[in-house]
Amino acid sequence: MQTVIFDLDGTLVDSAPDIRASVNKMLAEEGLPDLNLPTVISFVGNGLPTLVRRVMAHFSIEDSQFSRLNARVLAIYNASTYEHTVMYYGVREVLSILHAKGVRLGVCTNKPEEPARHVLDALDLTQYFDVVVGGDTFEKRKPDPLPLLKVIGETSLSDVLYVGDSEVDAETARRAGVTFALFTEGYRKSPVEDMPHDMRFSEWREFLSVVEAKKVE
Ligand SMILES: O=C(O)COP(=O)(O)O
Ligand SMILES: [Mg+2]
Repeated sequence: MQTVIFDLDGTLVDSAPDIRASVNKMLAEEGLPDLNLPTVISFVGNGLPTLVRRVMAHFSIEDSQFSRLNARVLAIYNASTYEHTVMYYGVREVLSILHAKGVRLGVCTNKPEEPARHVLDALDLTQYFDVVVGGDTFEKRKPDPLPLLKVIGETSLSDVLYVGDSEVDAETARRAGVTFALFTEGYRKSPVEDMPHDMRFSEWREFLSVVEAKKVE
C-alpha cells in the first residue's frame, strides 16, 4: 500500500465522551437533560450537522433552531480541550511504522476539519499525516466518495487502503472503489457481517499483520 487513509472518530480515537460533553453543555443551556454515551454514539457518523439534527429529533426541537444549535455545539466543541479523547491502544505505533516506511497517510473524517485538526494536535498525531479532510472541507461528505477521492488524489486506487469503523466508511470505500479495512471496536451500529469489508481487525496491534496477510492471499 502506498497510501493509507484513516477515518477519525471511532477508528483512530475514542472521541465520543467529548462529543457527548459538548452536546450536553448545549442541552443544559437550553434547559434540557443530558444524553447518555450510547445515545450520543448512535448519533455519530454522518457529521456534526446530522448529529445535531438527531439530537433535535430526540427532543422534538423545532427545525428553525438548527443553525443556532449547530453553531453552538461546534463552538463548544472547538473550544474544548479534548481531555476525554483518547487514541485506541496501538494506534501511534502503527502510524509511526507506516510513516517511517514512507507510506503516505491521510485522514478522511466527517468531523468538521477544524476540530479534527485540534484533536490530532491534542494527541500529537498531526506529524504523521500528509492530508486531513473533514466533513465540511468539500461540498459533499462521506458516504459520498468525493472527499476520499480528493485525499487519494493522483495515487492509483489499487494502492490505497481506507480504514474506518462505520457503515458510512464501508459505503464510502465501496463507492470510491477502494479496499476497506474495518476496525470492529468503534461506533458501528450493524453486525460486522452486514458491513462490506475486505479485511477487519479488533485491535490495532493486529492491523499490520491483517493488511500483510491480505496482500499475500
Ligand atoms: O463526525 C462524525 O459524525 C463522524 O466522524 P468520523 O467520520 O471520523 O467517524
Ligand atoms: Mg468513524
